[in-house]
Amino acid sequence: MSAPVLAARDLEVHYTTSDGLLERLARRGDTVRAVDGVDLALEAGETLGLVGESGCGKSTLAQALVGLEETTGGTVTYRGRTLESLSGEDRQTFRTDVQYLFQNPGASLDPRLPVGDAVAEPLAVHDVVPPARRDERVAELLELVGLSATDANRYPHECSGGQRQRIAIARALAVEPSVLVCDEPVSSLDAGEQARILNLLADLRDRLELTTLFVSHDLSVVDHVADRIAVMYLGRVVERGTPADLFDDLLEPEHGTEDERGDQPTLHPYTEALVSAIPEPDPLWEGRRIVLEGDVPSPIDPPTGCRFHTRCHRLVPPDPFDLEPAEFRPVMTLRTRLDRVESGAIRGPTPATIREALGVSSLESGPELTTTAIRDAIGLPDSLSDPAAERRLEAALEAVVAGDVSSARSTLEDAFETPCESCSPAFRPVADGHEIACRRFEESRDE
Ligand SMILES: Nc1ncnc2c1ncn2[C@@H]1O[C@H](COP(=O)(O)OP(=O)(O)OP(=O)(O)O)[C@@H](O)[C@H]1O
Repeated sequence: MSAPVLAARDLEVHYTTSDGLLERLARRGDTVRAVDGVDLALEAGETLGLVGESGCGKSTLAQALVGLEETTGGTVTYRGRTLESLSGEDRQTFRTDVQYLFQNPGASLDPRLPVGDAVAEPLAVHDVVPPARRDERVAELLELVGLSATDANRYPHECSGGQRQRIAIARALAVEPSVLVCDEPVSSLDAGEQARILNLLADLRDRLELTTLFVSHDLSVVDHVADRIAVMYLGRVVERGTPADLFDDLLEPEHGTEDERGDQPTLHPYTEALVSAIPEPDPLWEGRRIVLEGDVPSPIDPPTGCRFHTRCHRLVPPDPFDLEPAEFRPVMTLRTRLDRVESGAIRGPTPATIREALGVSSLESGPELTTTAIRDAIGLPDSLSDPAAERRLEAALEAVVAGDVSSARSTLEDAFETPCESCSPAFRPVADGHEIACRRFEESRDE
């Protein structure tokens, strides 16, 4: 089997945020773990979709794969060779063979250059066709992307967003690449333009037999174009599979609701939440939308173990207790919110900051903070089903009411440590070509 066209192995891209030169020299500042240990392969001829929420590291990963972003760990290979080892002619081949289509097409176009000159530029830089044939080739390229030869005389500001993206595509194709990396190519366009550009890209991919990495925050867009999908969360890939692997379990009506199936879908819980959020055209669909707890944590201080554990609705409960995931989730939510009180994300602890962090409104619960008010705000049951767990929880809640957040945190931390926070899940195949990095599907490896 031939090597993947592009591959990342244990890839890291960490940024150091520092305001001034002195800080930079002293290497002070926070480390943003934008990409933090990613393995991914783009095989010849395929379209690989890379999805995840804004800020999860998709663009950084895509740019590192094409050599536009400096890596801080791991390797990137192009047809089996690391990018650093490419030099001379090989480096030149890589630079033309792999083209990058940016999110904002306007930004990559010089406003002073007419469209024809913009498309001719890469032809001249890489000496792709002799000067005498350049105008003819520019006209061909413009027609290839659905523009006309006469558009060569227009300026970028005279073109619509969709037309500018077509010009950017023509520029990328000018050097006859075999790999196209499309980074959110339609996110800045209106719905009609989005569909037209997506169709154009799919058509060009088929006609020119392009290998494509398609980056998008929109799972339904990726579903339409990709042969395989990689789902990214907070700097890591958590699931890889085909669109059918990701969508059929949850969206196909014949599979029934989760209750009817009596089991859980074979998906990473994060993917499950993303899929459940896709507007469903079938009015008979009875699946439930999963609303995740809180926001995406900061890549400066990502959660330990599985990065998704602070928001996961399928957390593995701690061993000593006999708890259902659904009743354990709010216990973890309480822990996460108390952590925020102490970590300074919300300044505190004062009675007001404790209330704010826990979401306890004094209008609804009265001026006195009570354990019942906290249970209501967090969604904790009146009593956990395991009496031993309930005793520990109640002790922590009483400490919060007494204003002793620190003691409440350590009680909760001691009693309710989930394996999801202590172990980083490795990928485990759940079907042919379908892999998930989640504690529920694997033997964990310790961090
Ligand atoms: N040059 C930089 N310096 C510091 N942090 C950065 C830099 N570039 C990106 N980041 C941070 O790295 C993280 C990942 O950013 P990235 O743009 O790769 O995410 P994304 O998934 O592509 O999001 P979006 O779709 O919004 O572009 C974010 O937290 C972002 O703020």
